[in-house]
Amino acid sequence: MSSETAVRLPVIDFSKQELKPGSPEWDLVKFQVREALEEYGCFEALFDQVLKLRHAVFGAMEELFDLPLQTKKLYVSSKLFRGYSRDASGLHENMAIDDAHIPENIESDLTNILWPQGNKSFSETLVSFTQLASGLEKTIRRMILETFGVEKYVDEFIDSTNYILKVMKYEGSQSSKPSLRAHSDQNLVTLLYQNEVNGLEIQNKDGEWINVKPSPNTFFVMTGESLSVWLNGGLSSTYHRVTMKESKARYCVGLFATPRGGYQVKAPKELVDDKNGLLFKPFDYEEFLGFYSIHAARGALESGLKAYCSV
Ligand SMILES: O=C(O)CCC(=O)C(=O)O
Ligand SMILES: [Fe+2]
Repeated sequence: MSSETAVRLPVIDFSKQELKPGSPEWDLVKFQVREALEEYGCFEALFDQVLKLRHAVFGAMEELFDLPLQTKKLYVSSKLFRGYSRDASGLHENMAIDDAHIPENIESDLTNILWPQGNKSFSETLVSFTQLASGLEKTIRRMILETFGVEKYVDEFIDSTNYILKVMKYEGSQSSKPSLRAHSDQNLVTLLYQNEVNGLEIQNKDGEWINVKPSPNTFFVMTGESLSVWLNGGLSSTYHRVTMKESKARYCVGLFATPRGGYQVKAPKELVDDKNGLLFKPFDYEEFLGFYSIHAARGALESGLKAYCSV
């Protein structure tokens, strides 16, 4: 179905100071998270702390994408799906930074390449944003694991995370063709933070496309295929796409929590029993990306993680 539905996704409040593991507030929020993920595979996380960075984040992104194309192309990476890329139309471009939670990486891998004379405020903005967003991601992941009764794995799981920061620009356009084709994310958890221009759409269980309209103080949060595999089939990921409807450019910054290369993603034994056998073979995310890049380039996006590692 292609109809558009005006539904407000669940909005869950993470702004409260007293949100500490074990508190009554925490337990309330974690069940809201679980419920939203069961129903939609995503939700909006209210996080007022991000407001103080909003102006600087989108200022930095405009500064970056306004650089000449030949400068942006200097940002290359030996790793798949990192570095600078631009679609065939030139209307969508993005830059993905590996291990962005390590502050020196932003400075040395990105800023110093694009601005050899340095750009301190650019680095500081991206570092602060990544710290804030990765802290929120850890809270959300801890809550999810608690609702599955496997919280004892939280530290090991989080220590094996690579945080990829991706900054994206979509030129304004009123074409009905999606600017980013429908897909589900293959990583663990994705947090998106955008400017005032909407365009993200998610597909609900009935196949209807729902417009996502985040507020300036909310992150859009969704779970990906790797988390579903780790949970032995728990929490399906959400199919989503971007369709531009306005003439203004859309800027969006995403933090993609991804399993670190070398870490074997495997469901904990507590989630596997005689009734619920192991559904997926253990896999290494970076090895999977090699497979995915070939299939995704051919347009076979359904050949995702579950096709790769199903038992
Ligand atoms: O721009 C957006 O809101 C979505 C981006 C996205 O889905 C992705 O990069 O995987
Ligand atoms: Fe996505």
